[in-house]
Amino acid sequence: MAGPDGLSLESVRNSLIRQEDTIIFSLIERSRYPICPLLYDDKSSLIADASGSLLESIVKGTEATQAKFGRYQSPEEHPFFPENLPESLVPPRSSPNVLHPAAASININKMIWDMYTNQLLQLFASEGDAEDYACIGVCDLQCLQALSRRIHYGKFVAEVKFRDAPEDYTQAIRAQDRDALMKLLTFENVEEMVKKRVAKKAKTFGQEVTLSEDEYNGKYKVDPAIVSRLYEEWVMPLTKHVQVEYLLRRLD
Ligand SMILES: O=C(O)C(=O)C[C@]1(C(=O)O)C=C[C@@H](O)C=C1
Repeated sequence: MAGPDGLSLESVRNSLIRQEDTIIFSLIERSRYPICPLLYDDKSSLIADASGSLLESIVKGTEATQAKFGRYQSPEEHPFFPENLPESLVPPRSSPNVLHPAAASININKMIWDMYTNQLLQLFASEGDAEDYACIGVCDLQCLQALSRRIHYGKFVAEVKFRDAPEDYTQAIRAQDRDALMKLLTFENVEEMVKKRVAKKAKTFGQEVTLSEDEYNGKYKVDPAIVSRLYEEWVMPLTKHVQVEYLLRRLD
């Protein structure tokens, strides 16, 4: 049932479903380019005097601009480089925060960055180099932000689950029992549906649209099996990790 703030299991699941579209489209965009290893190389000399990789510079610069315009005032958004971000120039949000204040201390973007740059990219981008560094870096930024938003949305999912069954969760939280929390919040049937749905969306969004009536039998822009695997091995486990971290602090 929805609380007075409109939060319900149905509403948070609908948001996760909508976010699948953003993730899949951003993967499709990134898959147009080769991996381009120089972008991720900490020691590349692509920009003089910069510390870290070119992607790091692109993300830091973009986050600084977005922070000024209030992006990180939203509890759904998490910066990859929270250190030294400028203050927001826009007034604070008036909407009440539905999450427990401890939510603000949870940011697993380092894990997401490592997973994306060291494992995911290699699965859906081809080997090779290109000089469109800015375009490719912006595609990476979009993938990273979409994945981060989805994974950290676990905080909202966990809040709803806690409100729906406070006694069950309170016991496990008081015992700080991660395994019990993981068991309580896991729905294997939902996970199966998610995997099937994202593969179907990758097929639908990733085909070449023509005016022919024939059934599509060409290549998809990103492999649907890889999108499904991305969800099974990384997106859902990390969303559950965020849920556990949030619940462990829910009674602080
Ligand atoms: O839908 C839920 O109940 C969630 O917690 C989200 C989610 C997911 O990441 O998609 C994670 C854990 C559940 O086992 C099922 C799905």
